[in-house]
Amino acid sequence: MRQPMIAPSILSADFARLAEEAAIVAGDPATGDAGAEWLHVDVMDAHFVPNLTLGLPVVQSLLKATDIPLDCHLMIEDPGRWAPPYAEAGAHNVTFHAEAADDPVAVARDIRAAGAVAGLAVKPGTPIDPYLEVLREFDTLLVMSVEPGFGGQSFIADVLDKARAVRRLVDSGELRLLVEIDGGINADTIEQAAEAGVDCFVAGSAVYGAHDPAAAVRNLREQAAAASPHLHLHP
Ligand SMILES: O=C(CO)[C@@H](O)[C@H](O)COP(=O)(O)O
Ligand SMILES: [Fe+2]
Repeated sequence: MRQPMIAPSILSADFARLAEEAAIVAGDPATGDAGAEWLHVDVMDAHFVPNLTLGLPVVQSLLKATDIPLDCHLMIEDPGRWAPPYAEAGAHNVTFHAEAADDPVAVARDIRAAGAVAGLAVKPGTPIDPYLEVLREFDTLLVMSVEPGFGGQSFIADVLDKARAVRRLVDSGELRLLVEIDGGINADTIEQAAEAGVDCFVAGSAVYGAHDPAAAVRNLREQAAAASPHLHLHP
């Protein structure tokens, strides 16, 4: 039985108040609100993508400021050099782009050896078939449903074929990983992603642009669970 996971992206949060923005989606044990499963951190280097966000020092500070596992999405060149330090710092999940890596397996092994979960991200136009063998070395596949670089873009539904293909391989036992989707996820799009077999839903503007981000997390999770017979709110 799978549970839908929600990973709010702090790209849409207020960068001057990151600790507070993390706390807003962290849940509240007093009310029984479990909060977001992961906090998605978009690292952009202005080379792999035409935007610049934050890097390792901010991630190190966030790790001290929140208990939510950090899901670091590295949109950077040369992940072999820059990804392992995020794992060493204590990030839960370090995801880098297939298009940026000469040897994705070596990078995944370094990330895992440093104690983190290794994720492979693919842009909307990148086919998944050439990476199916490589995915044995990964814990998550991040299917991008917008061109990487900016929040608030429209969902590209065509990428769901990749999620469906990998879901089938996971369900048949040929692969063992979580399927994550990133870009344009909101109340209008999360159900089709859930139906396609996605486990983890990144949502930036739909969470931090909402009047009540914590409620947005709860609502998205409930929508995902209702849309797929394979997703349940409780284990
Ligand atoms: O990696 C990225 C963009 O490159 C994403 O994580 C976005 O930050 C998601 O934002 P929304 O599309 O949900 O607003
Ligand atoms: Fe992202």
